[in-house]
Amino acid sequence: MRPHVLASCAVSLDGFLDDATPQRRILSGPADLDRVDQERAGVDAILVGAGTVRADDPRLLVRAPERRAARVARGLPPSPLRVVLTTGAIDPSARVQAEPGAETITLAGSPGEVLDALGAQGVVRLMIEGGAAVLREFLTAGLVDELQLVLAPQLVGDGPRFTGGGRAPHLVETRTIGGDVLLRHRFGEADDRHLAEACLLAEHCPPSATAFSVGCVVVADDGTVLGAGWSRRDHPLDHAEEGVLRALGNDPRLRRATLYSSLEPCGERASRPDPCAALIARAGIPRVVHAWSEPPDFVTAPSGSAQLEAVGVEVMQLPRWEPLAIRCATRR
Ligand SMILES: NC(=O)C1=CN([C@@H]2O[C@H](COP(=O)(O)OP(=O)(O)OC[C@H]3O[C@@H](n4cnc5c(N)ncnc54)[C@H](OP(=O)(O)O)[C@@H]3O)[C@@H](O)[C@H]2O)C=CC1
Ligand SMILES: Nc1c(N[C@@H]2O[C@H](COP(=O)(O)O)[C@@H](O)[C@H]2O)[nH]c(=O)[nH]c1=O
Repeated sequence: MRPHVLASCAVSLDGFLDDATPQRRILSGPADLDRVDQERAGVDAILVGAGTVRADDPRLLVRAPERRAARVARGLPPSPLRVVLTTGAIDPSARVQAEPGAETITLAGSPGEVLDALGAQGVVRLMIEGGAAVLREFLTAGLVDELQLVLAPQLVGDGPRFTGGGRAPHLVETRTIGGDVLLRHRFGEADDRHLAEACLLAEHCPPSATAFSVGCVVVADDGTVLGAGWSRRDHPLDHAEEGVLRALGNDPRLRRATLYSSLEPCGERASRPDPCAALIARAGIPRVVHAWSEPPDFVTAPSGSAQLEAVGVEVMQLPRWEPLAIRCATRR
């Protein structure tokens, strides 16, 4: 299965990824660089083109010791796999090769072949950090799921430009980070965009030994996101769907909405009277899309989908997102 692809870059107000000098130009402020570090800590591999290695000589490691320790506690290496695209070889003295802290591999091939190769190695979440040619290549091939583009308050005048192509971007979020502005966009069909977002929300769940970590997004028929959340956000026993539906109350738009959940809604609860399938049916939601069928870990015969279908709710599983749902559910 191909990984979920996050492309990340910072651009100046005039659209440049760097200036025209040989020195590396840092565009993001310290708060945004810390956010990028957090994103790095959440992925399995970081990919750049050899041009970025030659120009910037990056290390591509997770910087914060507490983030490295958290990865090790989850059974992961302290920093993600470093992947350099090149048709040749990288200089052995380049920091991405010479500095310890993560394994480094080189790859060549079309974007699809590169993603297939990484998927076969168990990479579920990939972060592409540039540069200009590689971002353009993956965007144009329609193989980027999420783009995090940071606008930095600098005017550079000349240098490599951020350019794209291919599928239409859909705005998910804008966030001010220090003096920078993060624009988060997703690509692809609405079901894929919202379900991938729900899967990633599961990473926010407080850990639990007796319940799954799940993310949920509820979307109106006009595309408006009505609510989003994750397990145990508001209460230690809350399922993701339960918290989101409680916050939405009797919103009439629910009767034409789709509920996206990283995990099949439950059909049985030990700790609460109503399973999520009953809550969804009672809210009048006509459509559910999920990534991962509930395994029989906590109940003997998961039946949420069957219960929903029995009352006329359309239930659809998108298997493409199952590895992402599982990967994000097991983050501690
Ligand atoms: N502001 C930001 O967030 C960022 C800015 N940058 C900037 O971007 C610039 C670098 O961009 P650019 O020069 O376009 O270089 P890239 O980093 O995009 O690398 C391009 C090189 O990658 C290799 N390559 C690309 N695609 C493939 C493929 N499919 N298979 C095999 N090899 C491949 C080739 O290397 P080879 O020639 O060895 O075969 C190619 O020359 C720098 O100025 C850097 O500072 C970079 C990252 C982030
Ligand atoms: N200049 C720039 C970025 N550049 C990216 O960060 C890499 C440097 O990483 P490292 O040396 O390992 O910490 C660099 O090679 C490129 O991929 N990123 C950003 O978020 N904002 C910026 O302004």
